[in-house]
Amino acid sequence: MDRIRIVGGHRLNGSISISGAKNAALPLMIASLLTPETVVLENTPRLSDVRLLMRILGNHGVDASIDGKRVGQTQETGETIRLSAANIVDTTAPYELVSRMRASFWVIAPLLARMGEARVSLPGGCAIGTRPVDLLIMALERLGATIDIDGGYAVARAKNGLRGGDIVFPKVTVGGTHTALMAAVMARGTTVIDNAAREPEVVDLADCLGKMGAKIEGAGTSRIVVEGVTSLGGARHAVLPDRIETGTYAMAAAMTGGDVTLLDTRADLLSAALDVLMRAGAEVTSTHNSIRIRRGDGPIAPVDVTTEPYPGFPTDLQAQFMALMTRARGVSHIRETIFENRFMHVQELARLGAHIRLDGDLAVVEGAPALKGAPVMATDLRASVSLVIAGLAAEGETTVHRVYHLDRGFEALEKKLARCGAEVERISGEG
Ligand SMILES: CC(=O)N[C@H]1[C@@H](OP(=O)(O)OP(=O)(O)OC[C@H]2O[C@@H](n3ccc(=O)[nH]c3=O)[C@H](O)[C@@H]2O)O[C@H](CO)[C@@H](O)[C@@H]1O
Ligand SMILES: C=C(OP(=O)(O)O)C(=O)O
Repeated sequence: MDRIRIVGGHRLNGSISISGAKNAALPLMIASLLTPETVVLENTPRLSDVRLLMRILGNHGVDASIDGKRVGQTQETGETIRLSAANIVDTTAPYELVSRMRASFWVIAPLLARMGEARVSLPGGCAIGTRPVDLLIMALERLGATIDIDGGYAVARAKNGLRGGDIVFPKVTVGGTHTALMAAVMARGTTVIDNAAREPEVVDLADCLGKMGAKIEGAGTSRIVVEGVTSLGGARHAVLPDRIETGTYAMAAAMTGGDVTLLDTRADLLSAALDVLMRAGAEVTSTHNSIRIRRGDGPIAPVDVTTEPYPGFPTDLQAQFMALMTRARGVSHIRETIFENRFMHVQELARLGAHIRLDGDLAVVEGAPALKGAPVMATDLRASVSLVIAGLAAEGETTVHRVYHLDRGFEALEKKLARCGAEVERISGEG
């Protein structure tokens, strides 16, 4: 198992290219099941989740290949993938695959829409919480599917096809909105999705579905209206920039008192997080496709945040922000409202000398003037990168074990950081 070794204390200076968003690429790839024609996705991040999803889709009969062509004006990251679901050979998504990546549960919607049936393993919980799918199932039932739970699988049928319906989500769910959209685009009649997730990744999916011939209005608002069409065609689409990767490097820059320009990204994708960073003492300026983050020798100010659905402060940046707050001059309060167990990084940050007290969904962080390097264990994707951020500012050496969590969601992390002056390397093999 690889690990990452960091020698802290170097300011980050330079520029970093932001990759395409994992959380947009995955639903976009799954949407390729809706058409027998080819869907071409540019700017897809090179991540283990993307590779795994290619295998999962391959299991259904999707011909998935990588062009090898590099995209973007400035970056050497990202790749173009081609997905062709001309023949769907299997409508079962087995436990072994779905349990390794929960987004793969979403295949249930396009399989139902196109084949009238799907048998998909329930994803179960994960390190950050229970991750239920009851609302996804409710949405499919509203569109006429019958769903039985049998042997740990959701067995879904819509023999006469899906029909439009009204879906009202009692809470904002990104996965639920992706699922509802993919089911509704080929349902007979009109579907109205109320209290829809407004995340940019939902908009990206709707944009790509639109290019495939779907009729969708209101993506990016709380009410999405879909007019079903009989079939969809192929499309070419560039995956939107990763707002979580953007925010992560922005926090790393602020943490080290550095000056970093983030390229191929957009400030409007993460206004809430950038606002919080400014309140913490960072200077943030942006152009239409770049963001510059600077913090000199001034102190990091404590800022209270609560995670919320978009456009609020994202749960996927909570751990990284907590790392930053461990060096703040004062006490900050971080409330996690999306996942009940997304504080796995707290114990590991404590190993670096952080003072954090947990009280239910609230973390009280008492900033310390210095952190000290130590070996730490990655527990999930965003928790892992919070340890990297802390390690960049800690005195001495920090080794982050179980780096495979990071590889799920951060393309070329150590290279991007090293180019900005960080002393960071990946060590392959056991340790
Ligand atoms: C709203 C939100 O911030 N969603 C995040 C969530 O998306 P993801 O799609 O994984 O999760 P959801 O948005 O569906 O979950 C939002 C909330 O709804 C609950 N829920 C969800 C589905 C369901 O059937 N029943 C149910 O009760 C969840 O437990 C959670 O409390 O995790 C992703 C990975 O970290 C993030 O990128 C998303 O930003
Ligand atoms: C937790 C994440 O991913 P997943 O929903 O695939 O677990 C994430 O993107 O932060």
